[in-house]
Amino acid sequence: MKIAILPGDGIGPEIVAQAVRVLERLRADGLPIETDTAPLGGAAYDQYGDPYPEATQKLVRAADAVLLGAVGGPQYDTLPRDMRPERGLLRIRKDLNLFANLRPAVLYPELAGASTLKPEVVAGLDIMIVRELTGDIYFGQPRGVHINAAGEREGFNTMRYSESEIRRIARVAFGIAQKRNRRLCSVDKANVLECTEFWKEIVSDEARHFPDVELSHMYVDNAAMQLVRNPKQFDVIVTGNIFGDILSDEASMLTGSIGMLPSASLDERNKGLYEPCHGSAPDIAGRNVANPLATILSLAMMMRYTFGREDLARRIESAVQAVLARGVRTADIYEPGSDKVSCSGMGDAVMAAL
Ligand SMILES: NC(=O)C1=CN([C@@H]2O[C@H](COP(=O)(O)OP(=O)(O)OC[C@H]3O[C@@H](n4cnc5c(N)ncnc54)[C@H](O)[C@@H]3O)[C@@H](O)[C@H]2O)C=CC1
Ligand SMILES: CC(C)CC(=O)C(=O)O
Ligand SMILES: [Mg+2]
Repeated sequence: MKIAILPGDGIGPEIVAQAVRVLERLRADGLPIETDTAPLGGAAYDQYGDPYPEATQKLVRAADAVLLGAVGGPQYDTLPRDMRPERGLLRIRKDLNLFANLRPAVLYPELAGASTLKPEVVAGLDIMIVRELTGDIYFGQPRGVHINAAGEREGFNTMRYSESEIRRIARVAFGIAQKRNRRLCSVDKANVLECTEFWKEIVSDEARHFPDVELSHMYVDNAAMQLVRNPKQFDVIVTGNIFGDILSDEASMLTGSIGMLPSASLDERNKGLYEPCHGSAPDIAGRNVANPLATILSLAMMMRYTFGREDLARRIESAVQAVLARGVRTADIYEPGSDKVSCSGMGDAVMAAL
């Protein structure tokens, strides 16, 4: 199990350090884990003048799986775009062909009180958001800022999906729906955007190969509303890169905190990059207060999807559940009466539960 560790920026190194403790525990139990660390994002720019330098490229291409913290920070926001930390993340996703981003929004019952919705609305919540990750407006050309015909500056990006890109993410989503409750909702903006009307057409066509899955369609604005009105109507959601980015941050709050949402970004053969859905949280970086559970749960997803070790995934998830059941909480999920701990304190609790 060759695992590349990319701590990244902001809270990245703090949360990844707690997940690495879990990995070390698994190695001590006899798992053949080899790890190596490299910079990505701002840390890589600082060291190499490139947010995705060659040393990191070499390491992640040779690895079976990658564990990432997060990238970015305000100190990098004035750099040329190609030098920015976020561009490093987009490049690694493209380089490794990580087109399928799985973002499970699962409510641990112990956190029902931390959800922004009423406990009865979220009890038992378990949604899988399947976000396409290497296309859409994040990658479409042309892009930039230019002087338009009227002599005014104008910014533009291009929403673009090829048929094969839509088909492959649709197949992943239908496959996941088959293993769950056989319901798939495709989210688009087909009433306005040609690109997403095409998306809808192709997803509908792929449905022919999955007759046991009930496919529905919803406009993204309605989906955003339905997620906070009645989220349990959804089982698996499939959508493009930008809608998936936004809807998954929204869904995270149903589970108590963005600090609870893990993710897997997979290629065709389940080589994967695993990272929490949140960013580098510069507002709390360096204070040892971030919630490391999304990163630890991302490690569970790595065991499940890349290494096929459902047993180890469940072991990690059970440890997290046990810690929550004991009332241990970082600041973001704190409720009066619970036991408030730091980022490393949460790591201690998970290690004890493991
Ligand atoms: N995958 C990645 O590496 C991502 C990177 N970013 C980058 O991160 C930087 C900050 O972006 P923001 O928009 O502020 O989003 P963010 O997700 O970093 O933070 C949003 C809010 O959630 C809180 N938060 C995030 N993770 C948390 C955790 N584990 N525990 C407790 N609280 C947590 C933060 O303190 C902040 O108040 C930017 O440079 C952005 O581009 C943003 C999203 C994803
Ligand atoms: C390139 C990123 C910062 C995108 C993002 O917000 C995410 O993947 O969640
Ligand atoms: Mg995001």
